[in-house]
Amino acid sequence: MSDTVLLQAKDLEIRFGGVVAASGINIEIMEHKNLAIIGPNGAGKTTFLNMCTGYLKPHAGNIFFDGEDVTGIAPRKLVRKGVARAFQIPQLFTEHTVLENMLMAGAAQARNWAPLTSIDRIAQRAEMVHMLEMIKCAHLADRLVSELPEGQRKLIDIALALALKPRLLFMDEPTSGVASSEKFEVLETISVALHEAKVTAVFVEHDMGIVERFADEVAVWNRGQVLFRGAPGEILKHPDVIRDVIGEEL
Ligand SMILES: Nc1ncnc2c1ncn2[C@@H]1O[C@H](COP(=O)(O)OP(=O)(O)OP(=O)(O)O)[C@@H](O)[C@H]1O
Repeated sequence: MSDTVLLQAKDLEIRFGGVVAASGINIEIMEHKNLAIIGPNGAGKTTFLNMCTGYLKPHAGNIFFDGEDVTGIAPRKLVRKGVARAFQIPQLFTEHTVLENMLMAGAAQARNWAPLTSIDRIAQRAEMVHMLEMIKCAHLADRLVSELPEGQRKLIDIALALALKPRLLFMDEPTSGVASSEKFEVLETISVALHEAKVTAVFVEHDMGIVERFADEVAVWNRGQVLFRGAPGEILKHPDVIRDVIGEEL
């Protein structure tokens, strides 16, 4: 485990009309410590992800990635710096095959849209197949995305993010839409792949069983603020968290 601060949010503020979605957000994300963000609906969790990944610009405050001020930088530029994002609904080209999706992500990362030489094409294909192997989906390479169930789409979305070679990956509800019987297996696969690729994860999650199993740390959001942060064993037993977020003891 390193003690490197990978991302630091400082005094973040954002409002939508009268709604305060971030009010004085201060948090540090440590490299190689997976952070779960929990909180009631409307607490501002997705808004925080949107600000950290360039989809929203805070009205005040700053975001530093690896010591550099990246506040308001466009998503595609942040990706090149090492910050990637997976969405609640996977952003895939459904009428293309899994491998075609991967090759497009690889080309975007390399910013190379020129026709590849056959040697480069073979090398790139091998690299993308390796990414698919990491999330146990190599056998799906030639399948159309539209044919795949939600759990497999989630995994492909993560492989796509890995193709961008991030250091930090934000995931918004990685198990939403996945059958409850498959949730743990999907997140176990994602977790092993991210560990192998040395990617730090920040994920928003409503399933406390998943949080307890996969997070190194938990941050609790409410009304646009970070209320608590700590180890899952401590945070998930906190009476205020049980009352306001979880609803009942695990
Ligand atoms: N683009 C927007 N325009 C107007 N209001 C918005 C916008 N985005 C978010 N909000 C509001 O900001 C508040 C925080 O929303 P956000 O989606 O960040 O919450 P959340 O914690 O992710 O909720 P959930 O768990 O339901 O996804 C909510 O009141 C929401 O309605």
